[in-house]
Amino acid sequence: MKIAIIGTGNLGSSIAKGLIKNKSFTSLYLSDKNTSQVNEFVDEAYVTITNNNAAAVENSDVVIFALQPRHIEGVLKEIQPLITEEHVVMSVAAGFSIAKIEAILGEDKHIIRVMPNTAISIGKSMTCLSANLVGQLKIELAKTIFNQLGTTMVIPEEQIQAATVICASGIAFWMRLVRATTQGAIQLGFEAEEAHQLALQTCYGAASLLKESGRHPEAEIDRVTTPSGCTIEGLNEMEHQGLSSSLIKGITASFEKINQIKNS
Ligand SMILES: NC(=O)c1ccc[n+]([C@@H]2O[C@H](COP(=O)([O-])OP(=O)(O)OC[C@H]3O[C@@H](n4cnc5c(N)ncnc54)[C@H](OP(=O)(O)O)[C@@H]3O)[C@@H](O)[C@H]2O)c1
Ligand code: PRO
Repeated sequence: MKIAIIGTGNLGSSIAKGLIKNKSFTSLYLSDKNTSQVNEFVDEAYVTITNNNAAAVENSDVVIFALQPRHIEGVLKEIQPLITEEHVVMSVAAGFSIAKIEAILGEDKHIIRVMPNTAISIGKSMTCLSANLVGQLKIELAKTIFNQLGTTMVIPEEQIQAATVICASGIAFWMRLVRATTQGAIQLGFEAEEAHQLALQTCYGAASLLKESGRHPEAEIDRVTTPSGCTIEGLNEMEHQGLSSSLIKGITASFEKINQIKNS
């Protein structure tokens, strides 16, 4: 598989890291105006680091556009003459619809919107995929690539904005919860490093337990909350202070914002 990533910033470099770790390509072009986030891969076999988007497209079958919404339109217009019916065009740009990509490249091109999160760098992304009509012929190929870098779910494009909030932004929401737990642990007397380790492993254990057992979170919570104990005391206080409500409100605010980006 000959893959190019156009835009090697936060997400593009994370995808590159994941792909290189897996060696899941025959060639990998990493193209950006400023390649500082991927220069560490300069000596990797079959990896080319370049400022030349056109060369990256011409030498690849799968082209992943990891550009900010304000840049993607210009770059797509620039490379449009080079995109053939053999290419699979993937875009991670939040709020940039398949219709907008088709308007530039044509409906006859394989187009897939991909929404991963930065855990793709360590093969643990939740990645949602939506394709145009022609792109559906290549959805198995997309699943093959991104299943090596975590877990995938194919969804209708109408849900990709919501998936962006839950999975792509969501990783930041979870990290803030880990940090807040660490702050609590420091207040209870742990050194900062210890506090971080305690919060992190507990969070990892919670996610792993739910994933491996398949049980509902409330069923697992019931196994922790001793009657009249400290857990239910803490949980109820968190709910009085609006924990669940605050998360839901944050998610819906994020969703409103992404819909503004989409319509801008
Ligand atoms: N970050 C995430 O966790 C995440 C998750 C899911 C989806 N996304 C989406 O992924 C996209 C990229 O996000 P990001 O956080 O990775 O942004 P970013 O760090 O700004 O990366 C974008 C990269 O593209 C480069 N670039 C700009 N114009 C270019 C051009 N003409 N040719 C080649 N490269 C060019 C930028 O260079 P300069 O900095 O020099 O302009 C930058 O290095 C966004 O659309 C975002 O919505 C991000
Ligand atoms: N980063 C992009 C943003 O914050 C999209 C999800 C993750 O807008």
